[in-house]
Amino acid sequence: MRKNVEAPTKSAPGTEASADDAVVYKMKTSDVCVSYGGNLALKNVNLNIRENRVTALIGPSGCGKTTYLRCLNRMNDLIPTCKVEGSIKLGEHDIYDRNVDVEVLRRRIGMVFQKPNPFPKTIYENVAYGARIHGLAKGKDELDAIVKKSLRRAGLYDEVEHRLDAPGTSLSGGQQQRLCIARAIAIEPEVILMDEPCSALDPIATAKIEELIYELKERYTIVIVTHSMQQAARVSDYTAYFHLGELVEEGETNHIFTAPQNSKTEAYITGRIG
Ligand SMILES: Nc1ncnc2c1ncn2[C@@H]1O[C@H](COP(=O)(O)OP(=O)(O)OP(=O)(O)O)[C@@H](O)[C@H]1O
Repeated sequence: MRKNVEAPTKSAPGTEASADDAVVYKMKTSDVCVSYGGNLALKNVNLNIRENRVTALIGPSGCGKTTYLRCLNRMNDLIPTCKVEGSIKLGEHDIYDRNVDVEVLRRRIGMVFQKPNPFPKTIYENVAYGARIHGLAKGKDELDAIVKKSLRRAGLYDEVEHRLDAPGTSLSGGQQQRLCIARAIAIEPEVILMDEPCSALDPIATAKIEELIYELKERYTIVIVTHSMQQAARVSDYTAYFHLGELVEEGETNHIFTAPQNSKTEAYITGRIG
């Protein structure tokens, strides 16, 4: 696919000093408005998602983070009252174009949810299932290799290699979340969306997932919704701050947390609003 290389659009003047000489945008969203049954939840959001980087979406409860995330792989299609307007592109292609096969799109843009949700199947099957239905393996050996590779990339293989036939639900919460990440990886997505992936986990399991996110960005573009500013600061390269359905500010995480340009962002990161 042709890559989209251009200078980053920074909302905040004075924050341009960047480690990235050339930024490659994996997804571009322009004038995105979303409403539920006529109630506006997102207003004219313009945000570009950088390839092989982690972008964190932060902001007070109800500001529209999850709504925005779910636009990126058309999960909002599943909500009958939800109307999405504007343009959302993966590479050069509008994902809301009527010719888009949503199943294929969700293979390219995978999702990990707040609560680990393994299928009621074995550990092996949880990972193999998607690869099999998408025809990614020619035979058992190839499928085994995909399962092994995905579990390794999700940092889980060593813990489960001798019990691949055990139910996915027999794992701890943190292991289940890594299993869900392995399941997402197995179908070779380009983008992984994570909706508060650590909110149900203890600090040790959270630390493992955060380390994993850091490693995964070498291969994947990651967008994460988090309520934890510490987590956003630890795992993300870019941060977008939402407030009452609007994107207030976005830029390099370091800049957003140390020199926010907008008073609302500053109030949020200093704990004055939340
Ligand atoms: N399925 C839905 N039906 C109707 N309104 C919804 C639905 N989902 C979200 N909303 C509304 O859209 C707005 C944005 O919600 P959203 O869940 O995207 O916010 P959020 O920033 O992710 O919140 P939180 O941090 O609490 O998860 C809120 O006013 C919410 O009530």
